[in-house]
Amino acid sequence: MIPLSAPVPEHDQQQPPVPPPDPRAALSLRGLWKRFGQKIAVAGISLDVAAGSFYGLVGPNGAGKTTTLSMATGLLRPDFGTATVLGTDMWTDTLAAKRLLGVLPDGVRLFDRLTGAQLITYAGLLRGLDRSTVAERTEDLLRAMDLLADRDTFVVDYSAGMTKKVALAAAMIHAPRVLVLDEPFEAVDPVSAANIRDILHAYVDDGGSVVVSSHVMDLVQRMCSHVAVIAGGHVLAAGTVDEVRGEQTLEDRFVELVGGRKEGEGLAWLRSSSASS
Ligand SMILES: Nc1ncnc2c1ncn2[C@@H]1O[C@H](COP(=O)(O)OP(=O)(O)OP(=O)(O)O)[C@@H](O)[C@H]1O
Repeated sequence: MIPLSAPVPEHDQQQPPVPPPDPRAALSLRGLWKRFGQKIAVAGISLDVAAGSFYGLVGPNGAGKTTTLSMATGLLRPDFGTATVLGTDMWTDTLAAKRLLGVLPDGVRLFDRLTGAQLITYAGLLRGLDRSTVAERTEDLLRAMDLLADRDTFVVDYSAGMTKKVALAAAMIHAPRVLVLDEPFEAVDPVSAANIRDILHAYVDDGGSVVVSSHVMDLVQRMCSHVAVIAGGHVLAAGTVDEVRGEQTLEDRFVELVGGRKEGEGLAWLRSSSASS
């Protein structure tokens, strides 16, 4: 159980106090912490995702993106801190908060002995929709994700990109107010990715809010209204995409903020391998 006024962890006592969550924000994170053994994966992350925004979360491998999104969506209990969805606390009013959310988690474990159509149908029924609505929306989603031809194929036999798309469809069937998508375009072909982007833009235009994590800076720059750069479990920069990138591309700004480019010789033995074998 997370205390309502989350205590400040010892490591964070020099930090200024965090303001209360924003009840109007699609997602309001305050002082989220998570430690796995000796590893501090998330070190006091606070972020507001304004309702109606298309928000990108970027950061290097191991930055803490998935851990943050898991705590924000009720999949992983924080050590400290709070997460609210449109003013509803994820960890004290979990069911109500989850009703507002559609989630595509990283490394999804799906019921893959169901067909694509069955999996989406199952998600809709689980969300309490009636059968005719579920049937109608399942058809719409299969068509939108270009999965109609494979509707009766078992998900276990889907490719990585098809699996991502069917999981995305399952996350959207109850028309949630907020979509949180961990790497939604990973392994998805360019045509399907463009279709999914259109769907997400239309969803935002109609008042929905989207949070996506991605490693593809160009995509985030073109697609998102806002972005947060995370590294080492901290937020390095957050704001509109234009505020964060300034005069640079988002990719250049990202590299500048995060560092880690390796200069010099690199793997010299690899370049000389043809000579020694
Ligand atoms: N269940 C776990 N047990 C131990 N360590 C974990 C666990 N989950 C995450 N970590 C560690 O926490 C840190 C943050 O991981 P996380 O998956 O949140 O990063 P990420 O930003 O999503 O990375 P990527 O871009 O590579 O997916 C990493 O150092 C990772 O090894």
